[in-house]
Amino acid sequence: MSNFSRQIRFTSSMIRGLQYRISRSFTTIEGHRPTIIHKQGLDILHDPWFNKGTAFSMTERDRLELRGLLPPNVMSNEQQIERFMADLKRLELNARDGPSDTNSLAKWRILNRLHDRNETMYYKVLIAKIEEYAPVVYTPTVGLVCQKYSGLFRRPRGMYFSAADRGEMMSMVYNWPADQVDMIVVTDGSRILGLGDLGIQGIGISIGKLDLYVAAAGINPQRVLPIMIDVGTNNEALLKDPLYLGLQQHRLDGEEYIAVIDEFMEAVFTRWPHVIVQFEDFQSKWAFKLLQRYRNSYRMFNDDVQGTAGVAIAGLLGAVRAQGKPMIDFPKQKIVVAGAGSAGIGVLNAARKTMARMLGNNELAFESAGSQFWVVDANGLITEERENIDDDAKPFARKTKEIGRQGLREGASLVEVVREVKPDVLLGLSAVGGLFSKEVLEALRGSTSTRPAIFAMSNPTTSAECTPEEAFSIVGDNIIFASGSPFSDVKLGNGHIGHCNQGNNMYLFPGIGLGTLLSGSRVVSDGMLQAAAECLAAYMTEEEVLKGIIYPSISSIRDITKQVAAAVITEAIEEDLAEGYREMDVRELRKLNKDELLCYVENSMWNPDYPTLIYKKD
Ligand SMILES: NC(=O)C1=CN([C@@H]2O[C@H](COP(=O)(O)OP(=O)(O)OC[C@H]3O[C@@H](n4cnc5c(N)ncnc54)[C@H](O)[C@@H]3O)[C@@H](O)[C@H]2O)C=CC1
Ligand SMILES: CC(=O)C(=O)O
Ligand SMILES: [Mg+2]
Repeated sequence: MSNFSRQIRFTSSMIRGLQYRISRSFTTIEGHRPTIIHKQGLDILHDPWFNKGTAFSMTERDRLELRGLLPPNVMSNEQQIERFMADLKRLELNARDGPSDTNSLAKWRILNRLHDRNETMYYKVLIAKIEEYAPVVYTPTVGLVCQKYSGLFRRPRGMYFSAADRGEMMSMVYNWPADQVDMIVVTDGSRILGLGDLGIQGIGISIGKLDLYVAAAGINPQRVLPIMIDVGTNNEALLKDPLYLGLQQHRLDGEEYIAVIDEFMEAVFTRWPHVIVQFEDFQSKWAFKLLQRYRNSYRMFNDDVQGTAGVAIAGLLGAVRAQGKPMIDFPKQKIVVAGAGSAGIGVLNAARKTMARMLGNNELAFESAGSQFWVVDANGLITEERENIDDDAKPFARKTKEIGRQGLREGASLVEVVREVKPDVLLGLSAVGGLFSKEVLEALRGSTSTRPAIFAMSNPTTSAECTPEEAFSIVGDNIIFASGSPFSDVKLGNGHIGHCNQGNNMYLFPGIGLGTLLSGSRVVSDGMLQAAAECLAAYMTEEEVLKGIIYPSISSIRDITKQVAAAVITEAIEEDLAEGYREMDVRELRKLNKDELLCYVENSMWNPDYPTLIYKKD
């Protein structure tokens, strides 16, 4: 060893010793000495020097304007490390036992890190490769992400309002850094996809839906806001998990629950009067009540009730055309629906109204349309004999005499109903994976339709009522098939393909939101929703539907969203609801012809291009 290197070694070991002595003598003092920072809010959370993540105490959160920017459960340092290690170990386990899950979660992590680093590039990738990555940022992977959210949580995205924030929301809402917010997707985590109550972890679904708002509708990513309202959870496993990030209490109910949601609505509309709020994955019990409560006074809609209904109507009309019949034959279709929750009832109401309109739009037409539906829930066929029947399901309860003649009864099983009714359409929104069993699909072979349609709409993939392979192989090559989550097409032999459509509200909600925004309508009316559904139905050509293709490919989602938005704006103008947006006031909007309107919508969509940045001192 040379003198020089010996000298270096000596010097560095001396420095280390000195550092050690200094740090020892200052440990206690430094540990208590506050650090002065010149940042607040999200800037702190994005700074690795100062960020403590979930360990920020409640007083610090108030002092540093962090309230609402983190999940409400304050974690100790030990718990943070435990959560991190549990996630790390889970990854090792997954790598051994669940290769497909590991891949999708690993892809989600990589994309999420890109989102944290460079938002423009993230959306560039998502838009360019939407077919490949929609199943990662949206269903099915988003379901897995929500289930594992406590482990995956690194950097918060969006806002959290909890039952413990009552009285504070009006000020908390100002902790969000953006002065303009166009779109909020809010959930209370009570029914995430078909996965049940996931509590605070449900924020993943708000994030995933807003990713589609940016990618499909071109909403500026700086103006979207995912929100979780944590009113507790009834998921016992989460309540027992000390590392769960949400409030560890049972869900609020009744007036207490409504008071929290009311306060939240007032707060966000006070700060951003022009925002649109999409309610997502609220359990049925509240989905309908909140929709009725707010829809006439706020710019809001419920995606599961209203978006799903429109997508189902478009698909049902496509299925009629695929039989070589005109759409006007829709009121003759016999439809069995499995699932009478927010999605199922939403579809039933919209389908009945659509049939009634085709039959003359009077009371008699409405009554007659009602007899085209048979609804089966967890307790079997719903009839007027059902005890404690939900108000929302009551209009679809079958008359005892009538079903007696059909050889059915209250509570008849799905297979019995399919066997006796011989429906044209079997539609599942039950959240029960495999519900369309071999027996049910065999019974559907007796359908009186030349081309029976199967909609296995529950999400994620594990909740789908059946797979396309099962449907084509059991019912026959000629069927129409759609599923909520993506599946591959099926090879039928002889070079024929069984087309697997994705029947998902993603084809409508981005256009409904964008159309509402650009029209400046103060509410989202039934007419605007109907226009969106009709636009989607008309998007498919005769040639496509005859091939069994009833929904567009996701690769054209930006185009279909543009068309839907234009249809929504046109209807808002027609109903005199439009007030215009920014420099395009309603008078200017009215002057646009169809092509000009499409052009206006397209030009209003954000594109992931890097802007030129210029530094300017404050
Ligand atoms: N494809 C799409 O665009 C959409 C799909 N969905 C999916 O729909 C599913 C249901 O959502 P919600 O209606 O909000 O849920 P929900 O929990 O309110 O309703 C589920 C319904 O299914 C019924 N059900 C349970 N077991 C059954 C069985 N064995 N047979 C028949 N019915 C049964 C229940 O009684 C209830 O009526 C979820 O999986 C969700 O992911 C929801 C919205 C959009
Ligand atoms: C797609 C959707 O909104 C759901 O499954 O809940
Ligand atoms: Mg949903």
